[in-house]
Amino acid sequence: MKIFFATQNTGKLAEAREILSPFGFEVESIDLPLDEPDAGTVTEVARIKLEQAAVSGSGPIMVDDAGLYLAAYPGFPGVLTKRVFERIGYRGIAKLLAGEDRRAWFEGAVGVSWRGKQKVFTGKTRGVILEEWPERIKPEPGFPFDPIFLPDGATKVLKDMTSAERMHYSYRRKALEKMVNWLKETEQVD
Ligand SMILES: O=c1[nH]c(=O)c2ncn([C@@H]3O[C@H](COP(=O)(O)OP(=O)(O)OP(=O)(O)O)[C@@H](O)[C@H]3O)c2[nH]1
Repeated sequence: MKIFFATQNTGKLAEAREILSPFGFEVESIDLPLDEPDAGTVTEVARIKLEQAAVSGSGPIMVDDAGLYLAAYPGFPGVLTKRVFERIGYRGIAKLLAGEDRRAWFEGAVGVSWRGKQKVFTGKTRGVILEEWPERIKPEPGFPFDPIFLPDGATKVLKDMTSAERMHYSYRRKALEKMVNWLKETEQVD
């Protein structure tokens, strides 16, 4: 079964494909210009993206909004994660966290519109930002924090995990599995 995913983030797309293909979904990327507010929660932002995507008439469609939250700075960067990282980079993150609480978590919200119904599912993964990291790190596109984020209970950062290990800690997996269950419960898929 084909489901469109309105995202520009190739990391999100690859991860959604990996999670959803065992459930029989073929995830296809669709390029839609979606406005996102720069405030609120990832759930609210996902809802706003979903309203815009749902009217595209492209059939079953998903959106995703995600962010990193730093315990030292309540609510930040949250929905601004992408823009903040683009401006301050690893150097800025290191400065922000010098001498501060290094706990952090990812929050993600996946919205789906299918046969006239819309719903948003969330997932969260807690961990810490490393004390230090190599000067030159090469993250996967779209996932700049994977090399510096150590999930609680893990012995290595997300970037160094096999894809099966990464899946165990993936907040996107948690949200997408809830989505699959909802689609099954509401008998929207076989
Ligand atoms: O290292 C990471 N591992 C992850 O697992 C992860 N998940 C989210 N993020 C960061 O949070 C922003 C979301 O921003 P975002 O939801 O506005 O999405 P986006 O603009 O990248 O794509 P989209 O809006 O087209 O879907 C992304 O850009 C990344 O910086 C991650 N970083």
